[in-house]
Amino acid sequence: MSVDAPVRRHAPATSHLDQPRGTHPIELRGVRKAFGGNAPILDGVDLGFPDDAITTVLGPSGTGKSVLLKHIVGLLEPDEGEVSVFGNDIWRVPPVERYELRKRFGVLFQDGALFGSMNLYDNVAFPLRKHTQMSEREIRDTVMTHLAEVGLEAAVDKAPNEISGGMRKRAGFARALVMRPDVVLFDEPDSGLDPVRTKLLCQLIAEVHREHGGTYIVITHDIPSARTLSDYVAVLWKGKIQHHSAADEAFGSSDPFVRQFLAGAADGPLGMD
Ligand SMILES: Nc1ncnc2c1ncn2[C@@H]1O[C@H](COP(=O)(O)OP(=O)(O)OP(=O)(O)O)[C@@H](O)[C@H]1O
Repeated sequence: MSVDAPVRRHAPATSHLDQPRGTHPIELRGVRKAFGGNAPILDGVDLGFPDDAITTVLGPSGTGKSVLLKHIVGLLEPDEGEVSVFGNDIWRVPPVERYELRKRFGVLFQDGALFGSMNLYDNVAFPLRKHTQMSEREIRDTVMTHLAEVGLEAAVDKAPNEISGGMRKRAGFARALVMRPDVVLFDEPDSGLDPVRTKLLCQLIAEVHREHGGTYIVITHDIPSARTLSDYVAVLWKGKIQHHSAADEAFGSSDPFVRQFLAGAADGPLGMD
């Protein structure tokens, strides 16, 4: 498949919020967030992330994609609105329940967020040792399965600083998967990678999703990555979701902003600021 080939596969019927509450594993309703008296970064975000689909949240630099991701994982509390995780408003449940809900998430951070003092094996084993009662033998089977899944079974003894950026991301992906999460979030999986490595990582993400299913949420401004991965595309700009649809509809959109952004064109409503 070429980098700009059409989007990859079926999309479930809808991801919109005009359905009963709790339809989607993750739902943001009217989420508003401002910092220090400044204009809101999120200004009434409504967005549902369906099960068994990959949703890409796209938007120009500095629009608040990372702020949105931090709301989804419960690292930031909205000023207004609700972040619903499996039907629970995560800021209205007791902290112990919020902690349990967070265990259903896997997150791949930009640099893999590996512990520099541990080899890849111990990095991937870390969540299992911290959160489960598994024996070391069970941990070994699980860790090796996931390292093999991302093509790193021969690098288990390497430290993060002995491997490439792409390998670090794959190791971070293995660690994100090891607790069998229902939701996996990717913060700019393309960052720091050349186009070929980005493409290979996106194909790996799509393959693993096909294998395991679940709700995958990808935050990026890389259009080729979005084309490779997305079942759904949401475009964030000026604090709101400007467009949200199945990916093929987004890439065929006649909306001037969506067209300009997805084509990476200089002409259109999107300027330098
Ligand atoms: N904790 C915070 N306190 C104050 N301002 C913040 C905080 N977190 C984010 N911001 C501001 O919110 C805005 C959006 O930042 P964010 O990192 O979410 O953008 P982004 O869309 O992810 O950008 P990029 O694509 O360049 O990574 C920025 O102006 C940033 O300075």
